[in-house]
Amino acid sequence: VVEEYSEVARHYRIKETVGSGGFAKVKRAVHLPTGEIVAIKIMDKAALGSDLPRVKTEIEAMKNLHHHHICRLYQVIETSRKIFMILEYCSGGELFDYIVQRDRLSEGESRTFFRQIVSAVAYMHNLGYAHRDLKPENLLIDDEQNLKLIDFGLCAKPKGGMSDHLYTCCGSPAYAAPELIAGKSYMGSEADLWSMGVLLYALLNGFLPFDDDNIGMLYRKIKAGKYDTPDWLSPDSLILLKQLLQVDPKRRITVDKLLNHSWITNDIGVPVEWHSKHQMSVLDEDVVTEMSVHRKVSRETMKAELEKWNYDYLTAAYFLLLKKKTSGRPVRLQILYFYYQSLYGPP
Ligand SMILES: Cn1cc(Br)cc1C(=O)Nc1[nH]nc2c1CN(C(=O)N[C@H](CN1CCCC1)c1ccccc1)C21CC1
Repeated sequence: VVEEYSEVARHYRIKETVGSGGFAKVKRAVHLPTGEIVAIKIMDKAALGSDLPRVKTEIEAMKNLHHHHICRLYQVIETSRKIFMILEYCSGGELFDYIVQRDRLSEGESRTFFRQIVSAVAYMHNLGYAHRDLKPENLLIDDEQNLKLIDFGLCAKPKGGMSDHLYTCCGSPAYAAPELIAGKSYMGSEADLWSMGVLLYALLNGFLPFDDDNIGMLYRKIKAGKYDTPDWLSPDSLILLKQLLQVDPKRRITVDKLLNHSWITNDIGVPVEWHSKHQMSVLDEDVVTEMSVHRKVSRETMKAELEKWNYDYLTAAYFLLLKKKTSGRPVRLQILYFYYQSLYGPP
């Protein structure tokens, strides 16, 4: 087992499990060179079986998605038997649990969260990606109450761009669009907007618009597109829900129309900003300095190495040092002594 974890153990101190799903589990860990907390998604290749392509899909998508409301991928380690994805850690857990604990959210809090979801989805759609599994379980809360979108195993980047139709039926039934469960060809972006309608309904009400223990009944309810409208919903909320939960995908609102929708800008006044705050093309000078000094190579050599974006320990160190800098912590790599101390405990 040590062999399996050797590459990971060299740079990370693995802590407790924070989540376990079908073919994977997620553990909290410390990135030893920076001291930053990360999440490590561990998958057993044999157990993955036919699901292995989903993991490759997720990894390739996350390598291209750099956004403050999308969970960041730092490093990928593949051994003979396992795949380790080193990801951003969110200490607030899933939005799903947050809603359940509060019964339902106020319109103001729903708006704050929904704007962040719109920002992430607008960014994805403008890059040509559809998520296809939007639900509160796939939205994590970080230590600054920001939402981070996760689980890109089902996302699609149609070859012919966002106008291309998709066929594979996927995602969670309660959040699936009518055209998707009807088995017709559908547009990933349009299906995402439906799921966002179900998500907004769940935020505002604390329960789902379409629900039934019998899958056949559930599908009938989704295709009918009829849902309860509790009296705490404001007229503006009802208008937006109606525009999102449109059974006809061609009449459904698009994410670009959402950016400055009156419900979205209400009380806030400004449209949703979807562009990424992270500039990948320009390397941060302070981080390059710290890393080139620490590894005793020239800045040019370090820059050339970093610009390969191998998602190896250099990529992880770069992103985590940058995260330290943006969080106002010192841009320092642990010097070897402290490094081994954190590795083997105090002398
Ligand atoms: C639940 N929780 C409580 C605290 Br405190 C922190 C967390 C927590 O999960 N934090 C966290 N930070 N970063 C991550 C996580 C969880 N996490 C996840 O990727 N979590 C997903 C959750 N999916 C939602 C529907 C099915 C599974 C997961 C995927 C496969 C196996 C287990 C979990 C990442 C790695 C991106």
